[in-house]
Amino acid sequence: MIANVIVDVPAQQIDRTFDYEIPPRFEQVVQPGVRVAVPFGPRKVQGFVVSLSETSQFDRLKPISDVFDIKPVLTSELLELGDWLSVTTLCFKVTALQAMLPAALRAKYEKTLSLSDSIDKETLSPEVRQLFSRQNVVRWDELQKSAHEQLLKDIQRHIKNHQIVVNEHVGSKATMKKVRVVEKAVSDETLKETLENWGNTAKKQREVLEYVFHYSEVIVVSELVRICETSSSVVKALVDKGLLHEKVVEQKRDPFEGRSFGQTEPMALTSEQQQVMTSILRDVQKETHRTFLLRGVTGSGKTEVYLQAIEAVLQKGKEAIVLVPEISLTPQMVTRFKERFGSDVAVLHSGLSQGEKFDEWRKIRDQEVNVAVGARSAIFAPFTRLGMVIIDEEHETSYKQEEMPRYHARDVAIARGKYHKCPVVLGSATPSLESYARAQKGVYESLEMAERVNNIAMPSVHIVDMREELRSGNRSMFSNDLIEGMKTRIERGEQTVLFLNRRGYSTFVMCRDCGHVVQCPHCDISLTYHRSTGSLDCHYCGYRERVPNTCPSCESEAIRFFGSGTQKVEEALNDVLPEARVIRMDVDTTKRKGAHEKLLNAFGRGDGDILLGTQMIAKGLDFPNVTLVGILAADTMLHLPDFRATERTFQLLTQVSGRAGRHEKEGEVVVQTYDPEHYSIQLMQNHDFVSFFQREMLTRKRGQYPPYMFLTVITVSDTELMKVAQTTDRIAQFLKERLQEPSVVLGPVASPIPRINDRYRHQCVIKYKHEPKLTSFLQDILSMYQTEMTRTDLTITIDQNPYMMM
Ligand SMILES: Nc1ncnc2c1ncn2[C@@H]1O[C@H](COP(=O)(O)OP(=O)(O)OP(=O)(O)O)[C@@H](O)[C@H]1O
Ligand SMILES: [Zn+2]
Ligand SMILES: [Zn+2]
Repeated sequence: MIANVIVDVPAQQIDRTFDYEIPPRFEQVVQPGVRVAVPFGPRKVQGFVVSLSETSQFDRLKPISDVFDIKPVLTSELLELGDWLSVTTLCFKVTALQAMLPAALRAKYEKTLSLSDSIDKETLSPEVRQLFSRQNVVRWDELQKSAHEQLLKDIQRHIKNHQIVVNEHVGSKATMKKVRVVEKAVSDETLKETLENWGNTAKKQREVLEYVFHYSEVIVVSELVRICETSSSVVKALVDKGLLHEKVVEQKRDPFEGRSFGQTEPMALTSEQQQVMTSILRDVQKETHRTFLLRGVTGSGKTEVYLQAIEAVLQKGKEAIVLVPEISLTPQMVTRFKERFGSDVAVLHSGLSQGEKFDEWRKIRDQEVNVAVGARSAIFAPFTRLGMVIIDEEHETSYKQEEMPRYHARDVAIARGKYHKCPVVLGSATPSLESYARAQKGVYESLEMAERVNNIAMPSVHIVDMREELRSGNRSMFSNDLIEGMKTRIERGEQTVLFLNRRGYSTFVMCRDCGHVVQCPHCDISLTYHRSTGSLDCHYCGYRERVPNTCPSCESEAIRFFGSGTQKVEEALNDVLPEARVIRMDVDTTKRKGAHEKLLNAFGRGDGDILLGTQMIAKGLDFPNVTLVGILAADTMLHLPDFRATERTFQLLTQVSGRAGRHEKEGEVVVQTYDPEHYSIQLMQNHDFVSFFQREMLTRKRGQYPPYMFLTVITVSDTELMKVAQTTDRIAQFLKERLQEPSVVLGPVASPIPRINDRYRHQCVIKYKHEPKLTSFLQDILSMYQTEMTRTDLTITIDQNPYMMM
């Protein structure tokens, strides 16, 4: 048999399978979906076996050098999906396959140096000789870190002269956690007898043995030591006596170890929930694929619908994937799933270590769980009997991956739903315009829940014009309404969520005399002020400098921080409401593992009056005692150079307001803005999604933006401005000659951020309705510049359906 392998060399000429011989010792294990090491040119690389064949058109095949997996890491469905991904997102096949795996399974390459066999050591430079006198094999990465230049030069010379050999290893980063356990080594009778005849010596040993005898079959040594308050030498003594048997077993890490989850029962559904459920379950029973768009106002009980729909899927012996945005993958959310499905759930999110993620992923692959809850990449969960995919907050832009492969999880979900003949449910209080338009056209099935559960009212929303506040003499960042509202809540023992919209509102440093804004010397973007480090940082390239005392341009001392961070808000709160207990949640306070959860738990217990935070607290939170939501700077996002800015503002404001008054107590929202007439703010006041949709669709039609037209952005970057301009020009020309009316090519122009990390950036934008050959034109462009891209600094990125217009 011959293995057809996709190798880990992302380059266009290599973007196909290569044939390898399967040596007899690997015949049993090599199958589609396993990772292997193969010789490729002078190197050894990792590869994926995608298929097997009887024959090859080439006759002298190299053999596979190593096999990393006993069980395949990719199912046949995922291998197929990889092909589809590479075509639809214009990425290399290997990039697509790798994107579906946990990071721990990506290849690890290692180089080592050793002396060649035939070498006369006297010919080596003294230092090199000394290096190899201590060890036979030297690791290249370590050497590079520690060795000085002359030594490195000497080594390179020896390599050239074949005196030192370079060995390349390829492996996998995956690490399984191993633990030592002990079990009884003799029969119960013998053990009983031994214990009865135990003299007065070695009392600790007796105690340990007794514990094992009475309570456990197999126990982790460290556990045993802890429980019996002893040391591992005592356990070892029992092993030496032949009473206990010790072995090492592999253990899957459990990120929720030591946490217990209660068990919740399905709730009696409201009639709206019931209707939605009936539609979805019909498809589950019939085993057909359709995509549902569930629009349910905040607090309408979408999550309960998800839970019960999954229950039905599990009863059919099938599996379910639930995607939630990374940011709302809060402990509260996870708990709701854990409480319903217990250990049948794997959770995949960025808060886990690489090893933990790997183990959660293996629970899915090894069919130990039937439900996967996770952020974007959980859409690739290697289930084989998939019965449903749910995407919560489907409008969230984080479902689009902003690096290769540039896929949207929604598209992948639908592709998998078709393959498995199962429903895909997209849920949101504020669906994306794209999805809602599709539902209107009947491409998706519309489902609706217009009421909150238990007849709870939607919160009342007050809009405060901050310009008026200023005119009436209030210079603080809180309006009088908001301060009064917070005071009342504290008196009544209720809670407030205070949301600071940070997007488009970063803290920058500006000179009040000359207006100079401190910018990154490598990127055309202003630096962000960080109080904790007292520095100015570039968010694109990592450049950092100290905050200047005087203006670098006019030397004035009137240099000030603009914008407002959560810390500043906290200080201001302390001034106006010194009695308030504030819990601040932002990147600084949630850096440590588990901090996020601790803060939320504290707030849930009532240890804080005000929860202050950014995007992090916008979603998914369900606290009964929150009756006021304050939104600071509601409109900052409206002015971003992005055609979705208005849509995002509406979505975010609706989400945040939805945190108020979700249970018995009535909710109120105060929205502070400098742009109170804007329709996104006016319409969110009445919770009027449909009017917003109609209004925004007009804007999109006028500008010929999605969902009326599709967009593709091509970005060219290089260190040489001339080359960037010329290349973008040629690409635009190439496309203009080939595309048909009514497609248009806009540009070339400089990108909204014209320079990042000393690389200039130009772009052109294609707007089209129907352009069946576009993908092949784009592939042509990549081929034309292939050589130049490998040899020089030039990069061309193509983003189909972009979400970041930067
Ligand atoms: N059928 C029901 N009977 C009683 N309570 C319910 C029912 N369904 C949901 N709830 C409760 O109502 C509250 C809101 O429900 P849930 O969080 O599921 O809404 P949601 O639509 O997902 O909210 P959001 O989109 O705002 O996060 C929760 O506390 C939930 O436990
Ligand atoms: Zn100045
Ligand atoms: Zn920079």
